[in-house]
Amino acid sequence: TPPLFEPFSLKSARLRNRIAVPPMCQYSAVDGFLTDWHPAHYAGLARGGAGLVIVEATAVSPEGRITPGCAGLWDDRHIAGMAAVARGIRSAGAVPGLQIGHAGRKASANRPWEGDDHIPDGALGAWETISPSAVAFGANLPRVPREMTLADIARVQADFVAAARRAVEAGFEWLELHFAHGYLAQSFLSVHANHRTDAYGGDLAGRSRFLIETVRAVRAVWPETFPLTARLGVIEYDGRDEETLAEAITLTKSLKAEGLDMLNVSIGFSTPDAKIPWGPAFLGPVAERVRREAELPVASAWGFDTPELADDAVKNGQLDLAMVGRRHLADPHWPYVAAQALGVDRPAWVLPAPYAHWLERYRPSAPK
Ligand SMILES: Cc1cc2c(cc1C)N(C[C@H](O)[C@H](O)[C@H](O)COP(=O)(O)O)c1[nH]c(=O)[nH]c(=O)c1N2
Ligand SMILES: NC(=O)C1=CN(Cc2ccccc2)CCC1
Repeated sequence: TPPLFEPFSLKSARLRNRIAVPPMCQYSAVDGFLTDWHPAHYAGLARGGAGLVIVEATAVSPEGRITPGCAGLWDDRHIAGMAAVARGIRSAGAVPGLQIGHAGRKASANRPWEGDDHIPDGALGAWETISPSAVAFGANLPRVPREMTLADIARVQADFVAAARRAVEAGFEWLELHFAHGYLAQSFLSVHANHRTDAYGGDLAGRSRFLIETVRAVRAVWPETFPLTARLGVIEYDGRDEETLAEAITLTKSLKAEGLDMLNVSIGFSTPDAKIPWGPAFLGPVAERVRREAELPVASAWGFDTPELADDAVKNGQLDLAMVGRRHLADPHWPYVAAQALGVDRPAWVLPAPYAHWLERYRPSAPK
């Protein structure tokens, strides 16, 4: 069996293979409430055969949304829609995961295909953004956020805990904290965004405090047997990669000590001045370094999107889980295509029986 199709266990989670659908915003929610779009989208992905499907970045508070179309779990009324999605993923045989986060200074933005920029300050539909310091991201997101008070910090951490409780009630079995991509948690870690001189800024310990405290608080309410993971930008491609990576690995060890079960290795996206070396599976070596030095299982994404690239990354010890995003948008049954390409025995059975039986048995193009 190709390594990509070996099962994977983490705490009580049992994954049928090493393929994960990473969280991908659908920008289709209303006031945080999911619509008919979401259950269809996620069940379709889960039926494709991935071992784990992680539901998109879900805001822990209204101002924590990236756009007005982002999902939320800041209100108990959000649970029902999320529960339907979790059921759909579970009934298709995949582990239902959820990512929760806060967009920080990247919040109050238009959808990518509607400008991908800040809703102008004061315009209808805009809201106040908050961040560790009153420093804007820049480029398409120029609004200067309000510097968070210690009360804001405590409130947002409580929001993460409340959202985690709701995720349990909704039936999720895997939780990923969104600590990447230039959003709030990443902004606490990044010197590009965090200029605080109090306990939540300054040296690595100060810039790590929000993240460590949040993992500790969430771990206390998230069931011990379910994986608690975080997606962390470990590199910025801003000319300081060695330092950033060393800090990220130190932080990862601290998060592991707080009970984190796995790290999803990603990019910081904290500054518009990054020179990102886009390319096939380009984060592989970075993920391998984190996996080896922090001694924690890792997942990663960004171009592990051919069967061979995903399989190789698992085979050569770079990743424990390969996250395949955009290819799943193009083909929710990507795992079936990968199974065929990698020579898995009876590849059709990566799909549910109603599909598999006929894909294997009657192939109109082939003589019977
Ligand atoms: C439309 C869309 C939406 C999102 C994303 C991407 C895209 C394309 N990505 C990043 C995503 O999880 C993944 O890391 C990237 O797409 C890179 O992987 P691929 O190269 O697409 O396999 C993303 N990442 C994340 O942590 N939370 C999210 O909600 C989203 N949303
Ligand atoms: N919520 C998130 O974490 C998102 C991450 N993205 C990452 C991305 C950056 C650059 C290119 C593709 C994807 C895009 C949209 C939403």
